[in-house]
Amino acid sequence: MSKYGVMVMGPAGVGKSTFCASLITHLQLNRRSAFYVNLDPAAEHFEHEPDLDIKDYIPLEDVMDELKLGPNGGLIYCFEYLMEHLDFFNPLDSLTEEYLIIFDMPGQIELYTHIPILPTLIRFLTQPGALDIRLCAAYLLEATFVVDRAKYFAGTLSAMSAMIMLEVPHLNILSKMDLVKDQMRKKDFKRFITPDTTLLDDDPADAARRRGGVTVDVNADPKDKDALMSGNSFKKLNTTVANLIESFSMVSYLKLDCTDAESVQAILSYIDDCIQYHEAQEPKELPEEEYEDE
Ligand SMILES: Nc1nc2c(ncn2[C@@H]2O[C@H](COP(=O)(O)OP(=O)(O)OP(=O)(O)O)[C@@H](O)[C@H]2O)c(=O)[nH]1
Ligand SMILES: [Mg+2]
Repeated sequence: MSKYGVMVMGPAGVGKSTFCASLITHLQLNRRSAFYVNLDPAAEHFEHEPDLDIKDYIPLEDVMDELKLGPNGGLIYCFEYLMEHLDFFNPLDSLTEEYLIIFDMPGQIELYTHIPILPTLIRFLTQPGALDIRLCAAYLLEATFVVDRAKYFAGTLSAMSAMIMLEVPHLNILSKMDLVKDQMRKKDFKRFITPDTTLLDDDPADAARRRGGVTVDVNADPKDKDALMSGNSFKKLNTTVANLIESFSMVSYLKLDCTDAESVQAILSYIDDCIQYHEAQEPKELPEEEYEDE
């Protein structure tokens, strides 16, 4: 029996856990079953209690205390430990195809870029004959990044890197759209849905840095961030990154505003399509009183 799931990923603070919570609320309102797996050993507050929690298995604080590791080293240790104790995922075994399994990931960027733990975990979760989860990745990036093109392209590069590394159906999502809605017209925002190099031509953050009066970076003090980030080398770097992203032509974004139920529903529809959730569902009978209502 197939299972269905979404892995919510992205850099720190982009709204992953908030999106998971909105998704669960939305599923519950629509009488769908969700199974919430927290894989962030540093997470503290939850709107919905996780059904399965890495913190109950290996608390980050204990790892940091006992092994004298910092938060990032501790997190990597927790994941390495998890990979050696995959029985943690046993409770997923009994889930039926009705459930949407939601994995809430930590925000440490190294997990998505160069450490091979996630590809191994995903192979385990999706392996036919074992858990066999039809999984898609939802990679979040904050919509406010578009104001600074360097941030926007760096974020897009991390999304692309995750896409290439994980090899599962992948949705890229600009989160916190409510924060840019008032500052940017819909028409202007359209340009950011598919990244291309022309976006570098009118970077307001670059203009602001230039207004600060620093334009040459050749002898810039490495500690002077403004000088480094307004110089020609920085421009060249951004142009190269933008060209690389454009040449791969893999990334385009969906928009998410967690404060708007329609927006959450739209993203859920994309997730359902990606994993072909509806194709496996048995038609459900409505309770009698609902027939009468209808
Ligand atoms: N305005 C706005 N704020 C949001 C939205 N989603 C999340 N936030 C806020 O962004 C902050 C971080 O949200 P989280 O959901 O904890 O982000 P996260 O990606 O899970 O963070 P880490 O797990 O620490 O990487 C919180 O203060 C949220 O209230 C959104 O759609 N709109
Ligand atoms: Mg979180």
